Amino acid sequence: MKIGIMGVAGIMGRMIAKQVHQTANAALAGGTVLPGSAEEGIEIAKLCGFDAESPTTVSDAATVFAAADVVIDFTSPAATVAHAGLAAESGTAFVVGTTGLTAEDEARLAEAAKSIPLVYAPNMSLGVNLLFDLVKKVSAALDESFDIEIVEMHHRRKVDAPSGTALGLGKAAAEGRGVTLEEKGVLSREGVTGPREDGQIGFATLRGGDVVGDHTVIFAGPNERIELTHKAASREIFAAGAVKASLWAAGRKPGLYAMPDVLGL
Ligand SMILES: NC(=O)C1=CN([C@@H]2O[C@H](COP(=O)(O)OP(=O)(O)OC[C@H]3O[C@@H](n4cnc5c(N)ncnc54)[C@H](OP(=O)(O)O)[C@@H]3O)[C@@H](O)[C@H]2O)C=CC1
Ligand SMILES: O=C(O)C1=N[C@H](C(=O)O)C[C@H](O)C1
Repeated sequence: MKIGIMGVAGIMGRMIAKQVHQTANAALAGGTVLPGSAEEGIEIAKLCGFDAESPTTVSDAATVFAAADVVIDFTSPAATVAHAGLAAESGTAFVVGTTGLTAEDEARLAEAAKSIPLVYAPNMSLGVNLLFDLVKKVSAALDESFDIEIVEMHHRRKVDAPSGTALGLGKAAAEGRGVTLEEKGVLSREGVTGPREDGQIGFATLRGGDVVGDHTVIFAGPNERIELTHKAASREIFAAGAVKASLWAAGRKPGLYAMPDVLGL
């Protein structure tokens, strides 16, 4: 399986390239960096710190799509949307881990997924995908006397908030209650907010240091509290999930898929 990587010089891009190298039946088809980047024209193995023959990085994404059976993208929302168009044009399976996409961006992915298999997941780890299901179940079992709050912490470089995973947990909690996050979500609070309204799903975002990714969903009720937590200890869980998703997606019929499809959850 020939796998291309958009944004191969990024933190996740490098880990994914290493993971592809370590995966049986997978080979690197190519990897992109931004035009004019200092990392352009460098051998991917050298860039990512492993020893193997590998293609050099390019800034022309179309050449990577042409060479790949499947392309993985952990870049930025604008780049991911543009790459989804290239994936559809070239008929290449596409795996998206980028977070911070707007509803309009997501509609563009759904459009591309009419002609290609496209896996879109804010978190590629097994643990978080199990957590989505647990949160939905707990939320369905409890009534509005339990206030739902979602707390996440990430490294100081992270550019979007709340995290894609936190928003996914919020959606799961809302689904469990038969409401939508658009109706009930409170993404941040400051000032004189007044008392908490029944049924809200609140979020709190922490940023600092090198935290890989911590998420807790709190169900705070009268005289008791349930807290469901996932802590990522290494980005390897995301890279492994992304490669698993790409092997699963290549050759599949067109459609918009999520990690539970890949993991059979
Ligand atoms: N779904 C999941 O499981 C996970 C998702 N993520 C998400 O993945 C994304 C990336 O995270 P991370 O690796 O930490 O961030 P980085 O900033 O380290 O990596 C992003 C890379 O993409 C590059 N890039 C941006 N636009 C383009 C483009 N058009 N062509 C080629 N390269 C491009 C950036 O280049 P430059 O630096 O030059 O701008 C950078 O090297 C984020 O949205 C993050 O939230 C992260 C971990 C897990
Ligand atoms: O930017 C990150 O690092 C991460 N982003 C994802 C998100 O926004 O949920 C997943 C993971 O928590 C790491």
